[in-house]
Amino acid sequence: MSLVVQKWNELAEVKAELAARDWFFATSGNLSIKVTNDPLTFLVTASGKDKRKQTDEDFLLVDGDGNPAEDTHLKPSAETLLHVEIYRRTKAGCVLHVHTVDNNLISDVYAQNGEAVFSGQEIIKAFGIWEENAAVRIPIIDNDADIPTLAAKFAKHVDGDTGAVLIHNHGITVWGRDAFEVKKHLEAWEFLFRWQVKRLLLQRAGLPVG
Ligand SMILES: CSCCC(=O)C(=O)COP(=O)(O)O
Ligand SMILES: [Zn+2]
Repeated sequence: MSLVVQKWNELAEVKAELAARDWFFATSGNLSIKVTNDPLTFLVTASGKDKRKQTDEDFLLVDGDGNPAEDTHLKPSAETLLHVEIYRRTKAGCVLHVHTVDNNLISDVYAQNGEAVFSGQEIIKAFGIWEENAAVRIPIIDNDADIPTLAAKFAKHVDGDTGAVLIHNHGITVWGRDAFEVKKHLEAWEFLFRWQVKRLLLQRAGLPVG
């Protein structure tokens, strides 16, 4: 099996799992997986598709600038430049971007702080952090309609092989060394978002949550 086919299957499996979670509302979301380092190439979802569907046109191979590396009628994701920033700056192997109601709510509630911070949750161990009372923080950036501008703002927060950024009232972009790691981190972030949204509502209702 060629490397591209191998990577295609890996990304298709992650895509199917995120679809089963119903994290691809209204064609939103984009995913990518690195294929080669030198030159940089990666498979990225084709723009505007229903990512819940599995087809032979789900992904296309792009180069280090995010342009198609082969002849195709498919258009790379409109947000491919964000994936480019990650692969150029880190050793990440996979990038996932989803829009969920909870990630949008958290991005809005904490937009003024420029970040959301979570602590006191066992699931934080999914990030490889095992200390007692550890805290994790995720930056929140403005959602700029101009993708090169958005990508430049986003790039300021790309400083490790794993990481995540919330885009205000838009969604989360998470990256990791491989598909397993990034999916685990995405699920952990979404757990924390859902937990916090419910917690805020319970607090509002006067119920005794910590
Ligand atoms: C309908 S969602 C608006 C575009 C977006 O934010 C997204 O994640 C999907 O865009 P793509 O070009 O990757 O399909
Ligand atoms: Zn998006």
